[in-house]
Amino acid sequence: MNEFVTARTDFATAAKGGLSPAELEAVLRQVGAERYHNRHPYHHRMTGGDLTRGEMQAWALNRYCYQAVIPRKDATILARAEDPAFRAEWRKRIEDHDGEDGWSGGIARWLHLATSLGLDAEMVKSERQALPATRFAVGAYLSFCANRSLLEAVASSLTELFSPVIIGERVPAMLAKYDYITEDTLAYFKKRPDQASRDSDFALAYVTEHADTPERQQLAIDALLFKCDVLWAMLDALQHAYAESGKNIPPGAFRPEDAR
Ligand SMILES: O=C(O)c1cc(C(=O)O)c2c(n1)C(=O)C(=O)c1cc(C(=O)O)[nH]c1-2
Repeated sequence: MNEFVTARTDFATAAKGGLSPAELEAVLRQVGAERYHNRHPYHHRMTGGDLTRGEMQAWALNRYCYQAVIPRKDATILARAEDPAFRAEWRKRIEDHDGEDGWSGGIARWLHLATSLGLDAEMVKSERQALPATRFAVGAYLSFCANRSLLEAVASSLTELFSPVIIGERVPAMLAKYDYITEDTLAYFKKRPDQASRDSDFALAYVTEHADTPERQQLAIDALLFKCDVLWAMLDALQHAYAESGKNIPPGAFRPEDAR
């Protein structure tokens, strides 16, 4: 199974007649095992205690762009879904991020994480100092969910199957290895594993039910590969710009104190 997924060959069509739901789930989980951003060197440097404070700030600032686009992409998905029961379930995601008034949900908690690291809230919210590649990656995710089929858009959210794993690696390491990080800084992550499990259970059931031909199964697998690339590209961009004392920081992007 390994080489099929890694090589991006047509896995589902190669299995003549397609995959059973359990086999499709196994391939999707394998994509995560091979491609999720917990395998990225920037994540390993974070959990190893090796990021400078400036690199930690750059991560929070750039990840804000991702957090901010999530409810917009979920609203795009909502607008395209014809089934009221689907919409009733999917809209919970928007509520999670926006809260009741826009600033009492996940986006506000991410902003708190960023400001706890010493960043200015307005600067973070403006997204002006994010890396070019962050903006492109986040924009690609939004366009993907607007332009591809509903099945592909739902399948692209399935990285959430793996987010409890990375959160479980990240949070204890951040608390242990960086003296300026506290439980309060990381409050964002308290609610996420439960929310992500609820969301990914629903999305996985949808995908295994609706990916009912080999071609549709392959589209679902490719959507998840695409999304792993989005997350990977965001960490690649951070690594390129901020490792080695910020040698490759693009013009106009955030310049930490320790990389001046
Ligand atoms: O901490 C992480 O590494 C991580 C990863 C992901 C993901 O895998 O896409 C999400 C989140 N966090 C997250 O907090 C979140 O709200 C979220 C929504 C989605 C999505 O695609 O709809 N992914 C993620």
